[in-house]
Amino acid sequence: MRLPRVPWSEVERRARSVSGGPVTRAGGTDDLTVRSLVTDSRLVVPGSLFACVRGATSDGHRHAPAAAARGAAALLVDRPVDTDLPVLCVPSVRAQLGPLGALLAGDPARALRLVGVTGSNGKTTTSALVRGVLDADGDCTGVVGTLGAEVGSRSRSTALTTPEAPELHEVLRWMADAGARRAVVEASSIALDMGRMDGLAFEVSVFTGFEEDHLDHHGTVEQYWASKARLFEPGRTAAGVVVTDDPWGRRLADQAAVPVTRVGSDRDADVRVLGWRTGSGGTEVLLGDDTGGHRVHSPLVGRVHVTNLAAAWATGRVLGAAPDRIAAGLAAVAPPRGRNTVLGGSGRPLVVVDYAHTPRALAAAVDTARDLTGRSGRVHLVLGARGRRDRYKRQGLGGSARAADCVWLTNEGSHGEDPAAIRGELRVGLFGSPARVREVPDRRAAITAAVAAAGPADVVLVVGRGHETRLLDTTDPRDAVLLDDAEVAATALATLHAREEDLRGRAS
Ligand SMILES: CC(=O)N[C@H]1[C@@H](OP(=O)(O)OP(=O)(O)OC[C@H]2O[C@@H](n3ccc(=O)[nH]c3=O)[C@H](O)[C@@H]2O)O[C@H](CO)[C@@H](O)[C@@H]1O[C@H](C)C(=O)N[C@@H](C)C(=O)N[C@H](CCC(=O)O)C(=O)O
Ligand SMILES: Nc1ncnc2c1ncn2[C@@H]1O[C@H](COP(=O)(O)OP(=O)(O)OP(=O)(O)O)[C@@H](O)[C@H]1O
Repeated sequence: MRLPRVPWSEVERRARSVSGGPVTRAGGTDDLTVRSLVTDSRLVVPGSLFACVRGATSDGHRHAPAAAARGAAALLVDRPVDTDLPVLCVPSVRAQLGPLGALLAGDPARALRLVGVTGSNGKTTTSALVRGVLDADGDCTGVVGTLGAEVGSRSRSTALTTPEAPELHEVLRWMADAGARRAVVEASSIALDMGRMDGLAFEVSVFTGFEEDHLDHHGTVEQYWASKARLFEPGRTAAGVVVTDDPWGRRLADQAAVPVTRVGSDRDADVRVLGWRTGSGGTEVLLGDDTGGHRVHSPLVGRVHVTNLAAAWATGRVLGAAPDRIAAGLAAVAPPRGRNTVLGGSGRPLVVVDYAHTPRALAAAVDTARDLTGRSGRVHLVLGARGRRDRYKRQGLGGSARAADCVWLTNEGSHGEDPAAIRGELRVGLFGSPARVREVPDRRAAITAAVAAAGPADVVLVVGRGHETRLLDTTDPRDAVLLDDAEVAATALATLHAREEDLRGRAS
């Protein structure tokens, strides 16, 4: 993807147009051009404009020499630096990342109709569903979120669920160049809080539901909720689709200053869930809206997807898609990687690999696993918790685990914390529970042991980071081991099958 070369004078003009204070330019002739906005000196390429961002652990200004050594053409700063490079000094570098990121990516958002998706759980799934609906309605649609970015059959990795603004605009440029006319953007609360999406205008924004999360960053539940509510401010979005099955959603729908389509089981919902059922073959939802009743099928497994499907339906309707196109789109969306991935069966235990990492999501996942046993088998839960994050959730996760029959406590990447202490905090929530608790620190061994211990009617539920369990048991990122839980589970099932075949062979 070739990014445009932008004249230095144009960069200065855009910076002045959005700056709330003085902008000073030093150096740089009128024929100077720059061709990408980069916030990490280690990613600078010749011709880049390096943005010196002050962060919580480092200050980009200190990395200006490294950026210059890698061929940066100019610097964007908000305090003086000693350099021979052309410099643009603004009141806040972070505030310029969106406007200048857009400029240096050729303002791709001007060519795309945007949908934003936020919520404590369900962002990735609902984003995939909305994309499926819009693709089925004939509009090539890109999606960017925790799983990276996709458009058509192409994909690319991204650094964060919602990338920093320069990367986000480059991803939107990549989508537009690939023929996309729409894009679905997962909007994390942290990204909204840090302004990564400032300057983007969304046709519709979706709120999937709320449960306290990321309090390490936001401090309080109110602050966390307020960051998500920012996505629904006029000027940032034209319309909202809000799941109102929880009080935080109802509060958002009540206070939003843009038109809101309410979704859920409430009698006053605009898109109302009239009934549903879910099982290993997928989920069926009966919805009622102003066009009547609609039966929607999806391969997604689990009751949590009922409102995700209803929200995606509502989003399609707000954007003018016909009911039959929406239903076809929803039926075609496979579970995103690591979310309710179902393996096994046919005489072997079912294994469900899921990304549940909050107490409410885990409770729902265990409930779904119980349903999948046909209420006759046992639920084995493989559970860990990531180190250095959201310690307050661990007791709650242990509490949700009480509904399982056997809990296999394991590591999910301690990031320098004591793994045994993490498992101990999970165990607190399990105190007094009838569930049998086993500790198997090695994650691969824990998944394998749970599959080996499971009977043919049992379900093994493996939760955590789904497709990307990063086992970082030191503070050095180079020591991280990336584990795909589904791959480990598939190997364990194959071993089980081979052993059964061997036993059958000996018995005959
Ligand atoms: C809390 C948070 O979001 N932190 C982000 C923030 O880090 P920071 O402010 O500490 O930055 P820093 O490390 O001090 O570095 C300051 C600047 O110096 C630059 N730098 C640093 C080192 C160097 O050698 N050269 C260099 O230029 C950095 O690129 C940065 O621009 O800026 C960094 C650079 O852009 C991000 O990588 C970092 O995300 C960290 C890795 C992170 O884990 N973020 C998570 C919490 C996050 O954003 N998660 C959300 C939600 C996910 C969910 O819903 O589950 C997401 O959207 O992914
Ligand atoms: N609407 C929902 N309500 C509660 N739990 C949900 C919902 N949708 C999905 N889940 C559960 O939460 C897990 C994570 O869902 P998903 O990855 O779609 O959203 P997310 O956590 O918001 O995305 P991410 O954090 O990756 O950006 C799923 O694997 C499922 O167990």
